Parts: sequence; C-alpha cells; structure tokens
Amino acid sequence: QSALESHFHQSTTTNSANGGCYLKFCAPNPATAGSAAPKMQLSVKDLVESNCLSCVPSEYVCLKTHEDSMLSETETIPTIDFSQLTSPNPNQRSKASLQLAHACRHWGFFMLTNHGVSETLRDEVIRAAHDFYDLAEEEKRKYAGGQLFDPIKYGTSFNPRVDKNLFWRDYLKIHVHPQFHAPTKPPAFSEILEEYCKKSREVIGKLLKGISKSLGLEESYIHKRLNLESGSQLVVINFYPPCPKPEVTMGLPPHTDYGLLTLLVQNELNGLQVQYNGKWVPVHPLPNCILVNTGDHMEILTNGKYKSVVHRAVVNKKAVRISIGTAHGPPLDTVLSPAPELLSDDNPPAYRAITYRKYVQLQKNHPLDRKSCLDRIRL
Ligand SMILES: O=C(O)CCC(=O)C(=O)O
Ligand SMILES: [Fe+2]
Repeated sequence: QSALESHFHQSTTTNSANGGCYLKFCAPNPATAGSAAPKMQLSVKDLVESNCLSCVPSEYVCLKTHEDSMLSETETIPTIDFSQLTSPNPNQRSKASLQLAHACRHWGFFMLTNHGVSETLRDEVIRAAHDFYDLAEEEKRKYAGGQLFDPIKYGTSFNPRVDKNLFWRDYLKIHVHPQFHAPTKPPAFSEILEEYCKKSREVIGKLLKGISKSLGLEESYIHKRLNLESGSQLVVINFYPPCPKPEVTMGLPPHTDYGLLTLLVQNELNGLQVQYNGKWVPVHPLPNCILVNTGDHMEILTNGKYKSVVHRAVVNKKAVRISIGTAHGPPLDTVLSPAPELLSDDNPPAYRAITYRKYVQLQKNHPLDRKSCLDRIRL
C-alpha cells in the first residue's frame, strides 16, 4: 500500500503537530470513490479540489525544528546584470564576471536581470504550465507511474516511496534536450515550452562561459569538458496548491539541485527560501528577473569552490504557486569528476567520479534532504 493510498484509509488519525486536527471531507472524493476508479489519490491539486479540507492530512505534516523557522529578513540574494556579463565593453564584462564569481562562491543563488528572455515568453510558459495542471486528472496521469528517466513524468511530493512525509507539491518533469519532448495537451504547450527552453539554453551557455573564465579556465572549458552541445536539460514544473495550514507542511524540503546550474521562474507568489549563514533567506524576485542557482555538479566540477546551495519551497494559504526550473547538465552518461585543472597537492579530489544518470538515481532513491546526496560521493 503506498503512502498515498494509506492516507485515505487513515483519515481519522490525529496528529498533535497539526493541532490534533483530523482529515475532514465535506464530500466523497470522486477520484477514489467507486470500484472502477483508480484507488490512488495522485495529486495534491486533486486532494485540495475534491475535498473541502479544513486542515492538513497527517501524511503531509512535516516536523520542523527551531532552525527551520529562522528567517532572515535583512539579507537579499545578489543580482547579476546579464547584459554587462555579455557586454562588448571589456571593463563592464570583467566587473560583471567578478560579481558572478562572488555570487557563485558565497551564495550559489542570484537574480539575473536583462537576460534577453522576454516577459511575454515567461508569462506564456507559466500560463501553459497552469493550463497543463487544469487538464483532467486522467489526461495528466498518462504520464504518471513510469520510470525515473521517462521523457515525461507527472507525480506528486518528491518520491512517495521514500518520502518521510508527503510534500505539498505536484510536478511535471520533462526531458527537453538533447531530444525535445512535451505533453501533447494543452495544444500550445509544446511550442511555448520549446521556445522557452531554447532561450534558457542560450542564457545558460553564456553563464557557463562566464563561470569558466571566473575559475581561470578557458571560456569554453565547461562546454568542451562536459559536451554541453548534447547536454541534458530537464524542466521541472512545480505546482503548489493553496494549503490550509502552510506552517505544518512543506512544498519542497531543503535540498540542492543535481545539475550544473538551474534557471527558475515563478508566478506572482513567493515561496522560495535559500539557506545562507545558517538562516533562511526568503527570495523576492525582482520583476522580470530569472533566478539562477548552482547545483551539485558545479560543486563536483569545481571541487567545492562553487558549492551547490540548499534551498526549499514553502507554501501559502492564498493561491496556487507555480515555479518552473530548468536543470542543465552534461549528457546523462557523462562521468562527472572534479576538473583536473583545478586540483593540486593541496586540493586533492573531494568527490568520487559518477555518471550524471547514476547521480540522479542516487538522489531519487533516498529522501530529499539537504546535501545528503552529495555527501554519498564525498571522498
Ligand atoms: O518552487 C521553487 O521555488 C523551488 C523549486 C525547486 O527547488 C526545484 O524544483 O528544485
Ligand atoms: Fe531545487
């Protein structure tokens, strides 16, 4: 019995962290009622829409420590002006390159402005994502329950087979490079997504050139070493429905991303928080910016100079939050290891070599928990 199935059989379980609240239904859930209907409640969206929830089902309650609630309201993630990073003026370029190096080294998260991806395109891709989630559950489930590397995968939480509690999040993951895939519905989705992914790759390509240079390497070093022309690009569309008690749940727990870099856009609701100096910094993106963060493979490649950053997504009571991340890395069968040019007797390799594919499997087979995946390959 999966965690999601058992959730419905334990609907009268009390939970003190949830204020002794029960799971209450105002109406039977059509998705689970009747013998012909599938037994499994797949999505949080469905859960929220088909039941009048006054509190959070116990399976979604996550225990939070004192540290989990330490927010920093004074810090802000840095901003990088992309037009300066790519400027014909060498002074502007080197200034922006220093800022990029500082952001990668000390934060691992930054807002990118003047990146050349139009506001219209970002609005369109978010609207298309919303339209996908508005499709009938039956249509979305065509992409559910398959294998980890299926080109398109729809699901909920992180991995209900290993999650200690369920997360208030549904997802759609799509492999969009080197082969482009997209769900066939809604009709405009594929075209918009393809355009957005293409533009994202252009931005990533230039950022990685800037990063190579900031490491004292040739501009195309990362491209060549990791064969980025055929690199993998994975889109993750996160859907966080409004939650009756956001303080007891989590959209996505503290984690790092596995690729080199992730680009992230969101609708008008905030929820992303980045760990910095032991506190959680809430991210309030500037209008029109794209968020960028370093992933585990950046940390491996740079032998820990640019660390992947721990972040999480909290949910809210008000409305649906959507975020779209695109994770960029080498082809899945490329072996990742620290760049020899960055190693020395004083700085020996700190991570074991592993293929990107194996690394993703490693992450998916364990609970998502801060840097625990990277810790498994630390030497
Ligand atoms: O929803 C967010 O802001 C964060 C999403 C995220 O961290 C992820 O998809 O890896
Ligand atoms: Fe993430």
